[in-house]
Amino acid sequence: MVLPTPARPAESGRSTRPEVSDRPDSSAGQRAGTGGRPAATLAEEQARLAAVRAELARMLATARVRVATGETVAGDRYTAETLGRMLKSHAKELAEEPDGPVYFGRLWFDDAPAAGEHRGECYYLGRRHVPDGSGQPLVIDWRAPISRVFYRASARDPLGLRERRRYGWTGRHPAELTGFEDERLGGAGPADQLGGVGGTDRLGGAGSVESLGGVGALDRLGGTSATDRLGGAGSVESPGGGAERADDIAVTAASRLVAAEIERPRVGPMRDIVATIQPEQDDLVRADLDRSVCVQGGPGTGKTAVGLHRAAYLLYTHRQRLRRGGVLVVGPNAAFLRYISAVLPALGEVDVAQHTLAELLPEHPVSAEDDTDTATVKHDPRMATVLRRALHEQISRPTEPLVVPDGSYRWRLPVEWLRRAVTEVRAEEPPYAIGRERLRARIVGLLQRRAESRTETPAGAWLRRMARCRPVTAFLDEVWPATRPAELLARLLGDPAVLARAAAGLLGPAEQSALAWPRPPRSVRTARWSPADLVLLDELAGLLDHPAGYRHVVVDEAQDLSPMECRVIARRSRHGSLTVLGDLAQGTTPWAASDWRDQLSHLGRPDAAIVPLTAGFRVPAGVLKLANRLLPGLRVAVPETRSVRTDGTVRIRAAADLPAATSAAVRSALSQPGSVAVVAADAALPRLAGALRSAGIPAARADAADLDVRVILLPATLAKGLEYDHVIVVEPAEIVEAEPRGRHRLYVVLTRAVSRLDVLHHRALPAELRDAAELRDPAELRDPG
Ligand SMILES: Nc1ncnc2c1ncn2[C@@H]1O[C@H](COP(=O)(O)OP(=O)(O)OP(=O)(O)O)[C@@H](O)[C@H]1O
Repeated sequence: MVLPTPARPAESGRSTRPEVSDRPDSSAGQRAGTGGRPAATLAEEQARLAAVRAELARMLATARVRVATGETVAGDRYTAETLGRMLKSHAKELAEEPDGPVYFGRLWFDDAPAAGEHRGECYYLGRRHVPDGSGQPLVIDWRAPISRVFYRASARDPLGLRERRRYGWTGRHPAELTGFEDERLGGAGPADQLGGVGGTDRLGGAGSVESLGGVGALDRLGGTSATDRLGGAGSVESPGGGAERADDIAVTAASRLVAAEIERPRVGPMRDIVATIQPEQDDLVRADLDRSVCVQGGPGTGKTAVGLHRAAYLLYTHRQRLRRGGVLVVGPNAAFLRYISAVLPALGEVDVAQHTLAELLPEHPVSAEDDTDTATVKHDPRMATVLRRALHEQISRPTEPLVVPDGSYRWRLPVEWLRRAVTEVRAEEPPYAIGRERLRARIVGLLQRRAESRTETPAGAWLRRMARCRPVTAFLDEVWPATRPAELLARLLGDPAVLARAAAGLLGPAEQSALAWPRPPRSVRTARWSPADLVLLDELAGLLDHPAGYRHVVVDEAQDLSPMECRVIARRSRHGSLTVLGDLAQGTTPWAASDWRDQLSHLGRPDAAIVPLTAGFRVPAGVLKLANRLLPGLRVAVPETRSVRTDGTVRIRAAADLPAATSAAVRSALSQPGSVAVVAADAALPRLAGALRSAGIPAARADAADLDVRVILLPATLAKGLEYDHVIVVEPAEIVEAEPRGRHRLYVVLTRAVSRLDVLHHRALPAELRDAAELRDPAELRDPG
């Protein structure tokens, strides 16, 4: 096939033009099909796909040659390694590419002035830019400015678009293009936009669309149109441009492919959502690099997805500015990080640091545990002042002159000069370790003044000698002693008098005694540190010197961070911006936030915009309805999540023998596609694991699991952020009782289900769920809304 002639390089989106010149932007275009007509039929599309794949294969061959030569031609070892790594990862990306769904959508602009410089143009959008042999783009990166139109255009505001096309692919390898779906946005009148010549007919005609993600997903839509299914409550934006309700969930419900993608079964790690990003999500993803935002979103509203896509977007758009500093993603635990770890590489971004907060802290073995009272004091923001005072108590007022022998001279600095030097350095408020060096420099400056009055101007070697001479160092050790975080914290926790001075007027006697070590260690080397101590050590390290920071930090489950943990993040984003993701209703730590403004202050971004997301993409309406019963008792002011899905089932079942009932429920769950999780209070899990083992059902723990195992045994405390097609919650009362914020935990646990939720109980259900009698087995309800 002859590829359509690329269009003249049009230009737009100048204000957001990517900094990297070899990246595509809106200038990357393609004339609307051969002879000015874009591919219309499936056969034409498939022929074009074959040509794009051939181009990809050619790029891969070139990249392979470069990998072979690049490592040997580079000048020094560092350059060779960097270049080699880059080329290898590029070659690897490309190697995966020809087989994959190389694009997900197409923009066809109107041949009218409203389309501006894109008049009549046609662009294919994918995960990565694909140029042809002459450098003209065949596929444009989803992050390029022009791609925004794909996510934003609507019948009410077509943004110059004539038609938006979405492609359906099989989930197999190689992915086959099975069909497409069109939405007429401009040009034609509203009557054309639904059905008619629009996508519905073509889909029907071709009869070949499966889904964006997996085979058969569209089957679930049956004869009902996607609009009906997603917009059951009449609240979904209609492609015909019908009047919207004020509180519309702006889901692009016109698309069966979008619906299928949202409702597809979940197996394996989290996937990207580039084909189906919703407008309100897109706003967040493309927010300016310098803008910090806080996203308050209920379960499954796409907060994590938005955060990861924002990281990928920022890296693409500001690659130069992010070269130093980079992007950090902070998640709640290792299982969560493993779950999300594939998303950014799939988007071509391999250089994003992904860590738990604990991984950012100083490396000390954790060998002690605090009781809740002690941990609560240690996580309190007043500790920042206590630690600062304890540190600054080290600095003392000079009491005698400093005398420095220098050959036949003895330089004498009067005590007033020394005091002034200390006062001036303190007034500059530098980090402690830097302050010590600044004081040293001032002392040397004073010595130089003395020397210059008697001899000629001293040389550099003399200045260096003075800076390191014994009397100057002894003076510093006396007045501004060098210290280490562990030494200082050990002194604070081990000596009630030191603690009393640092905590005076801040912590009461009970709080001080909660902090103090009952049996102080003999030396700092034998001190046993708790997880909260490491947060304090990080605070002290940050008072001594600024840690290396990131240009942008994405913090997930941020509602769970203590004020002192927020400061860990604040220190690492001092010169950057934040994407703060969380849900106050899912706060389960003793210090969980109840107000975003306070949390943002601790994070160092008090003025960040707080943006709600309320459309739920994970949890079916029936499951959310059950979980939302818990919301009023959680005592946080957050909007209810409203599901964009109406599939799914909820069953509540009483059982005398819970382990046996669990095995039976798992067996039945395995008859359906997708992942299965058994979630219970942590202490109850071993018994359930034993039951599954006896029943011969293979299952793995979430924290040890390889993500391909179908049945996961999930302690309730590890459920956060994860999702499974079928969730079996065992004994909710026990989950509630297991911890002070057990109701919040239950809310988290119930909202992990993508399609089906079983609640098994022997004891009475928590009051809020008790009258959910309509859901009780055998009345298994579909769409219990
Ligand atoms: N626009 C979208 N299109 C398709 N799927 C989406 C979209 N937005 C989110 N999802 C999917 O919905 C699920 C939930 O998303 P995500 O985990 O990001 O939500 P969350 O708000 O972080 O949830 P939680 O607070 O429960 O952890 C994921 O499988 C995600 O891929």
